[in-house]
Amino acid sequence: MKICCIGAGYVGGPTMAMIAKQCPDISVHVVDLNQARIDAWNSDSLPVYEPGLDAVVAEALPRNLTFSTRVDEAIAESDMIFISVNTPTKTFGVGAGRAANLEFIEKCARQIARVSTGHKIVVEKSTLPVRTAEAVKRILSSADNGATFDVLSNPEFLAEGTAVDDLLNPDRVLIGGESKQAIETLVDIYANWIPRERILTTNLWSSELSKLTANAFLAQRVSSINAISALCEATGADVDEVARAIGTDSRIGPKFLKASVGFGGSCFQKDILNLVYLCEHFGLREVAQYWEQVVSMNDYQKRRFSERIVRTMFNTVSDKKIGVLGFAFKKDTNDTRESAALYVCRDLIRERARLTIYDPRVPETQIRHDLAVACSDLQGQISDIDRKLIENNVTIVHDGYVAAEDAHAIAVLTEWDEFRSLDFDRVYASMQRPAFVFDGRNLLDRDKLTKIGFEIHAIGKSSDESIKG
Ligand SMILES: NC(=O)C1=CN([C@@H]2O[C@H](COP(=O)(O)OP(=O)(O)OC[C@H]3O[C@@H](n4cnc5c(N)ncnc54)[C@H](O)[C@@H]3O)[C@@H](O)[C@H]2O)C=CC1
Ligand SMILES: O=C(O)[C@H]1O[C@H](OP(=O)(O)OP(=O)(O)OC[C@H]2O[C@@H](n3ccc(=O)[nH]c3=O)[C@H](O)[C@@H]2O)[C@H](O)[C@@H](O)[C@@H]1O
Repeated sequence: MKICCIGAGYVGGPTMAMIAKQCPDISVHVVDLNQARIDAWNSDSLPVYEPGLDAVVAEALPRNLTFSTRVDEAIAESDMIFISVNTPTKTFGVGAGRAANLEFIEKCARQIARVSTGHKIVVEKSTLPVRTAEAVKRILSSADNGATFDVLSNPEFLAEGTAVDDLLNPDRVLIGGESKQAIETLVDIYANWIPRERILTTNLWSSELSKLTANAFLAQRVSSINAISALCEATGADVDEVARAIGTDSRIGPKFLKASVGFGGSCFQKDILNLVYLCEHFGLREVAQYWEQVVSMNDYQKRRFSERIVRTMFNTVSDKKIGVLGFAFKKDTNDTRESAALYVCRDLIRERARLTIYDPRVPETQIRHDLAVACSDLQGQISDIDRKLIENNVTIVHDGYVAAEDAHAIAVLTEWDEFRSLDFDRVYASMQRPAFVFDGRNLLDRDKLTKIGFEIHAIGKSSDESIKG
């Protein structure tokens, strides 16, 4: 059997590498328009940082896994074609800022229709608005060379940083479709390593909607605990204690209750906004408002954090040095899309702070590019002032100690393990006084740092300043 996947990104690459690893008899061809990305997949330095991924790719490449830009060829040769291209939020036209931009999906469907002969199974791997398969089917049915198609929805639930484990041992695999035979073909692939009872099959629309719903529920939990973190700071309750107290209720459960500077990543916000747009489209105004609040709460949480930094540091951070620890949207990934760090840094830059940023996996070019985008409007325009501030007031360093040196404050924005094991006596000795720490991840040992002499402000933990405030 031959399969191909259009899109060699954070999902297409790892997912296909895992299928190739687990199914040596299936030939897997991953294609992308982005030559640099394909070159990286074929090199020792993969474009996606994921613990354990190197070994998975190395085992399958070149045995039965190929990365190339030969999209037409891969489609023509395959029995099954996964579409795993990006589906970002639209930035223009109708639905701008909410609806999913389905341009890339539609282009793939048209290309598949143009190139295919015989019968193919087309699998939606990208996260899509419910009923997208209808459009995909219509486009495919316009194929004029006799090709026929079945369309399946097989959304991906992996989380970055744990992608290999998630793919190896998923809670479930979801497959939606109309043709029993097509569904069985895909079930058989996953059944090579996943117990059949964990492979759920549904109709197309349930599958498409379940993906958006799962992300909405997950993000809602983060926004819920973050909302409570604000109340904790005002009242003297401790958000970690509250999370533990409620999480031991088996109906609530302990996962996804870690208060933070805000959720990030390429999908939570995009998928909820997409859900909101769909609800509005179907006239469900109250439902739309309900889910939109999850995103508003997240924006509030990010803003609240940078405002707390400014307020605590005597209402000005102008010309003060702030060491920023972490830029990725969570630990164990090099992905910065929608990272809370982007927005906190942007706010601090605009307050004229001098930032020294360290992230173990995100390169300088990426950080500078992201900051420019975070300071730009929807049309991609950045003001001269913002550009100059990024140029002159932001330094990227390669070590947490250098980031903290001579700083008035440090801000932990990603929960990388290595930040926890910094020698904080050394950090303290190198900083200005008072030495502020703003822990956006509740990562550091508060008591230990306080004993050293730091003034620590953590999410959902009151400090004298905030209780009085
Ligand atoms: N990043 C994640 O952890 C997860 C993402 N998803 C969903 O999976 C989809 C893909 O996400 P990512 O892999 O993160 O995106 P990505 O942006 O990392 O990768 C998408 C790739 O598709 C390529 N592409 C776009 N149009 C193409 C075309 N016509 N022909 C060939 N290549 C084309 C792009 O060049 C890019 O390399 C999205 O819908 C996302 O919502 C789902 C679960 C997890
Ligand atoms: O569709 C997607 O893209 C994926 O989105 C999330 O995965 P991911 O965004 O990679 O990472 P998460 O672990 O879900 O974290 C998302 C954000 O929430 C934050 N978070 C998470 C959990 C928590 O308790 N607190 C918290 O602040 C993280 O720091 C991160 O910024 C989902 O967990 C995946 O199931 C889904 O496939």
